[in-house]
Amino acid sequence: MEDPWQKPYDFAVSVARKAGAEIRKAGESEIKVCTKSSTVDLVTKTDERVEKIIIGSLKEEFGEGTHCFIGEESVAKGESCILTDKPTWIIDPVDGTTNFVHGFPFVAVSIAFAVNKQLEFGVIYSCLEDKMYKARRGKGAFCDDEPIQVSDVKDINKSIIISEHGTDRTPEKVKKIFSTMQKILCIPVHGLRGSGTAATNMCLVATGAVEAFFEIGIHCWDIAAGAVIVQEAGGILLDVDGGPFDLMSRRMVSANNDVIAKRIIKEIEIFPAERDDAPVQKKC
Ligand SMILES: Nc1ncnc2c1ncn2[C@@H]1O[C@H](CO)[C@@H](O)[C@H]1OP(=O)(O)O
Ligand SMILES: [Mg+2]
Repeated sequence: MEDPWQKPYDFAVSVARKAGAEIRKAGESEIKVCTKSSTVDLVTKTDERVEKIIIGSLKEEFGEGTHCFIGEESVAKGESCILTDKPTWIIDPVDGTTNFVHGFPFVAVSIAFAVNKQLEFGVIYSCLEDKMYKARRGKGAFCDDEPIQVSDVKDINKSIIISEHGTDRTPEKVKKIFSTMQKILCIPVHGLRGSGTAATNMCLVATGAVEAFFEIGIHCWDIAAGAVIVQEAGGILLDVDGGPFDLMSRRMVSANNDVIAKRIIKEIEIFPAERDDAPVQKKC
């Protein structure tokens, strides 16, 4: 039977590369910064322009009627963030906007594709490093066409764990985030890290550079492509309470195996985050 998703997959890789080149070029000139939900939730004209380029290219190739689009900047402007059974592209044009603004060298384009609410493939282009990560469901994960595999470490004392601080600086939330990090650090683990982009963090899990990445507050566009890449590299995804991973829940633990994941979960202090598909938004 003909493989219906090979063409969209290949196209996503070329669009991600094109978008990454735009981001690199934009980083050479002065970057005008605006804010979204808080004074530390940054957005630039590049985020908006690159999302338009990506969605425009995909619509031109695959038609507007049959495919749906969930993009970070489109949702910020009031578009739907409901995942339906239709073929749906989930896009973060610039993951790591704060890094981009500051010239911190980890910025990624993240493009995922879901059908019947199941993720079929994910493409992450770490554009400043020029590394292309990609995975299709059931077909393995790759970085620059080389197969990648999660680490085989099962001893938490021999692990590196990634998390981020997010953009919500409510003192109670920050306290919980730091308390969790303190507890994990003191297990002890070899180290705590954070690249500033969820997409890149998940690629680091997938290549075995770190054992796990967890966060509360991330959005579906930050992790959708990474979810396929981590799983296809042999890793697992769970909710921060140990239950099944839910793409729209804004909570996730991605890890090399369930021993590491469950050990981290024991230490996570959970705080509420409104779901991406909370009912205020309209349907696709
Ligand atoms: N409110 C939030 N809390 C936590 N992480 C968030 C967040 N909003 C965005 N992120 C994403 O999480 C990572 C850093 O915490 C980045 O990938 C960032 O994506 P962004 O750069 O596309 O905004
Ligand atoms: Mg993002």
